[in-house]
Amino acid sequence: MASADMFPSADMFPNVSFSDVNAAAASQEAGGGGKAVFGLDGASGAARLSFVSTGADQAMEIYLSDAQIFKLGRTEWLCVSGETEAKPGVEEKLFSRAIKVVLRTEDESKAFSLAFQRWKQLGGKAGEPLENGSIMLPKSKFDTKIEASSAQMYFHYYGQLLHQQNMLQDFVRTGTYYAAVMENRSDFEGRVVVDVGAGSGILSLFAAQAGAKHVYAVEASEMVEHAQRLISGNPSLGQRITIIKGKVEEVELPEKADILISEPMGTLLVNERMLESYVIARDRFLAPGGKMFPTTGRIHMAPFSDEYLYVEMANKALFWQQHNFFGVDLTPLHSSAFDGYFSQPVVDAFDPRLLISPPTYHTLDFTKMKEEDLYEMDIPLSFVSSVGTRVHGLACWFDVLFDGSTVQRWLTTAPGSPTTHWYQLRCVLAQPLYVMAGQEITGRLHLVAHSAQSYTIYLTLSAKMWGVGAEQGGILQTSTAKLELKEPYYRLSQTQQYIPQDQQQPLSSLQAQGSGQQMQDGLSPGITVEQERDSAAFTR
Ligand SMILES: C[S@@+](CC[C@H](N)C(=O)[O-])C[C@H]1O[C@@H](n2cnc3c(N)ncnc32)[C@H](O)[C@@H]1O
Repeated sequence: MASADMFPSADMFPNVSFSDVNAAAASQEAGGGGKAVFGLDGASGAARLSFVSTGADQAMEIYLSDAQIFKLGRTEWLCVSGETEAKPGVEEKLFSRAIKVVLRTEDESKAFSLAFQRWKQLGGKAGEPLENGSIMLPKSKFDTKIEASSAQMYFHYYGQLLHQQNMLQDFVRTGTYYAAVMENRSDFEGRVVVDVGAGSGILSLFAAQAGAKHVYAVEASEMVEHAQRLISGNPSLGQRITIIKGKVEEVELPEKADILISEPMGTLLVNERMLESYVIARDRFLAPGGKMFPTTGRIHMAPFSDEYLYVEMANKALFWQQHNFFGVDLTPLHSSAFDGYFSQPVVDAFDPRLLISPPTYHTLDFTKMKEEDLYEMDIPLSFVSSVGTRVHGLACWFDVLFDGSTVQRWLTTAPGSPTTHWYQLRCVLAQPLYVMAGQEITGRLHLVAHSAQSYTIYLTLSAKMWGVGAEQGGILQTSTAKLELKEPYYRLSQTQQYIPQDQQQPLSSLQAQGSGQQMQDGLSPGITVEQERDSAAFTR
């Protein structure tokens, strides 16, 4: 796991006066009072020094790789950088920029000069060659944890309007966000808002509709260009929205926020690992006592019995039981194929009557939790079966709470509730358990984050001793599974027909029917044809 101290956080000098010496020669108005911030450029990783005026109406920056600092007085410095400017049809031209900085005290002045030297050494231009090799750029928290190839695919996906549309068209999702914001106007009116992972900018526009003073919409993908156009096309709202391209782990904002709004939820709540970015944004941008929309999230879990699903999955591997496939015996690969199918969590909308016990849940408090809490979660499980049946695995879904000052609103993805594009998730056991009504089922769900922006799921379910001797608490039977959350089986083309436990056919007769599929064709309620088609490619 990455340590929290592996990369530098930005150095800030909150009370400086600064002026652009070149511009000041032409106009006395250049410059002002504000803050100076040393940090890394989100796109190139190059170290830079940014100046932002108190009213955020002026900003200047210089890159430190080719900058120098000269002492003018006790608390006065001159920062000079050489820069290049490329104009269409004109050769690159070099010019220098000089910014005069005045600190408040001698101590601050010394700290400023030390920070300048430190960041100059840390940064440099991305990939700039040195005599003894290439500069090792300090990575942001995001880049340290996440493989570059995964991040590239991820932001490419979200850079496409069709995928933003898919989310916008999930009426349960978008409608609940809209209601949560509008019902809690007092949390937005006159407030500074940060939209964490703004995508198309829809939540920023909702916040502006609710009267936000200013919204900073931070988005790392190329979607920012579309978002900018959407915001410009809604000028009465857009004039209070600033779009900032970059990762929330890397960008600097000119002021603290009163409230964060975001939609960072993936399959099983945690897929995509964007909740970590949401928590980092809280620590970087939210003023003390500020609000978060959503505020908390819960992962719900219950054991289920679904003979049809089990047989469908087991039958997928039957192909590898052929002894004579064009003269080749495929059976040596059967058990690997079987394990492969059962390592895929199943994403679909199932009937809640397949659950055999009331669910339990695990709460994530976005306002208090540490980012590191999301690296690994070990959730103990304990249920009592309400029927005698075969347990085929663990069903999971999530909800999030918008804890507004006026109204508390939940967005749920529960089975039986109007379907969302997240559907529900089921971890299927290759070896089902047999339980009697009243028998206790225990176990654990262990989620371990990995660098491809997802999780490995380790599931253990055990049937406890039942009837005579139950008080000894022994385990009768245990089944385990290892699943990859990043590679789910999207089982969405059919809505499942519910068949009561006592009418389900025994396994042997299902196997005799080949695929064992007895599903009705049709769409999940609340989901459009488009979403059904797109869902196969959906990575959420
Ligand atoms: C689930 S989408 C939500 C988009 C939009 N807020 C909405 O509700 O329709 C998440 C967005 O966050 C962006 N994102 C994810 N991680 C990010 C990060 N670390 N920094 C900035 N943007 C990020 C993605 O590119 C994507 O557009």
